[in-house]
Amino acid sequence: MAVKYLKKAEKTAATGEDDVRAIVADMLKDIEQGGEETCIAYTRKFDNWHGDIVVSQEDIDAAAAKVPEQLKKDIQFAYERVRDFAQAQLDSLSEFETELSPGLFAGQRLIPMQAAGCYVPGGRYSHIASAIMSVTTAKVAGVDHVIACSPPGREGGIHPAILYTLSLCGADTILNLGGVQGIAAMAFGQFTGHPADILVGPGNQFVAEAKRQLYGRVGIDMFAGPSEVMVIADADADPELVAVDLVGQAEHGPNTPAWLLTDSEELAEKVMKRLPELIADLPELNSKSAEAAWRDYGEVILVDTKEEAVKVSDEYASEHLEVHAEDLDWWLQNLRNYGSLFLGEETNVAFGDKTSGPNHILPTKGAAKYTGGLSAGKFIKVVTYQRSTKEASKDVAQVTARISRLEGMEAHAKTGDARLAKYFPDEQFNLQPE
Ligand SMILES: NC(=O)C1=CN([C@@H]2O[C@H](COP(=O)(O)OP(=O)(O)OC[C@H]3O[C@@H](n4cnc5c(N)ncnc54)[C@H](O)[C@@H]3O)[C@@H](O)[C@H]2O)C=CC1
Ligand SMILES: O=C(O)[C@@H](O)CS(=O)(=O)O
Ligand SMILES: [Zn+2]
Repeated sequence: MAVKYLKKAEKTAATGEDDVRAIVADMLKDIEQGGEETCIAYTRKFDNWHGDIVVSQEDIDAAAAKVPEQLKKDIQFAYERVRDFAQAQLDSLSEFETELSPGLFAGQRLIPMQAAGCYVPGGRYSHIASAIMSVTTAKVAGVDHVIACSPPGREGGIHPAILYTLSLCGADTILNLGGVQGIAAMAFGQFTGHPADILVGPGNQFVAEAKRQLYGRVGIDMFAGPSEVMVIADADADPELVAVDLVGQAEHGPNTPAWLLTDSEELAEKVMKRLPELIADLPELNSKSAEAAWRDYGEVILVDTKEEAVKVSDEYASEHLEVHAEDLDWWLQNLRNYGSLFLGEETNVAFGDKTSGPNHILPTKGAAKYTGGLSAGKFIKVVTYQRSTKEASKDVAQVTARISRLEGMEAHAKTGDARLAKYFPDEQFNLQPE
């Protein structure tokens, strides 16, 4: 059957993209030309912050004193899991050297970047967990200098729990900066003297777009914009948990897509009935965000078979993908495009967002078709090297000379000729392509 939409979204992740691109381009140009003063002016404008940009050790100590003991233990719990998973991912990468033909050796090295800029969102909510996800992973990877920034303005600057977390996870410099100005400052080395080699971390549409526009001048982790979820649920799924998890995503902001994909119309109807009730029950800010998100971006998609579900899901390439269905191994084997997969109702996106270990900085807007989420590997350059004996260079030099000549690259060819003449002066070689 054709895929049937019981609810189709009015808006998509691309809605409003052109406006955001223009705003961000102007701001980046302005900040690069105007320097730190312009960056400060934007901080005043958007976050009403008039204090210091670089956070001092006294500020960090004062923040730590404000964080309750239970929260400190909880942050430690999450930190340890994220750190250990990042370390396991790092350990799965390896350096090697191989002998491609006798005497010709080639190898791979893993070299951490020198400076990373970690954006920690803080406009709507205080994203403690994002601080853990980026800074910890950069440090596990071995980055020398980790800069972190987050929007100031609450309780005199960055939220105390975020500051405490950034420090615990190993941030070397912390900046009271949010939005495009935070991203720009880290890319240009403002306030630190350490221009970032890579910018990582999630953020709203302005933050994600600023990273996208700077890509090439600096590395970026991926396009990690407004959060998304797809829940695949079969007839036996618990409609209450499906609805709770969809709302758990929708509260992120008014532009947060939440999609239900199911082969059961009965389950779909139950979830659609329950969702507005759950949304109405939230605190006002959260409720407003979730209501708009579900109204404008929410979708309910009906399919006949598991194979159809996989096809639709792979097309959406959702940042988060939950499966509440029988035969979880089948889904694990067959699903292809997602940032992170949550198998079974016993775990869910919020567990991954806050605590369980795999990184929550994940690709959005279809980027999961070509990349996974943040991992230690994103901070590491996989580089290669080679060396050769004189004897092994004999074949390589001849082939290089002939291929280069065919391509019309005479100077390349001569680098082969010169070595053959030096190492094998008594031998004749055919160095022409025909
Ligand atoms: N993809 C992922 O892995 C994750 C995504 N997220 C997403 O991060 C986002 C966080 O968003 P926010 O709460 O807004 O915090 P944010 O820190 O990303 O953005 C706040 C900043 O936006 C700037 N800003 C606000 N309005 C602006 C305007 N009109 N023009 C230019 N700049 C402006 C301000 O400078 C402010 O400091 C959410 O969309 C959430 O879904 C959060 C965690 C993980
Ligand atoms: O997209 C994400 O991973 C976010 O949902 C993470 S958090 O809930 O904002 O911590
Ligand atoms: Zn979340």
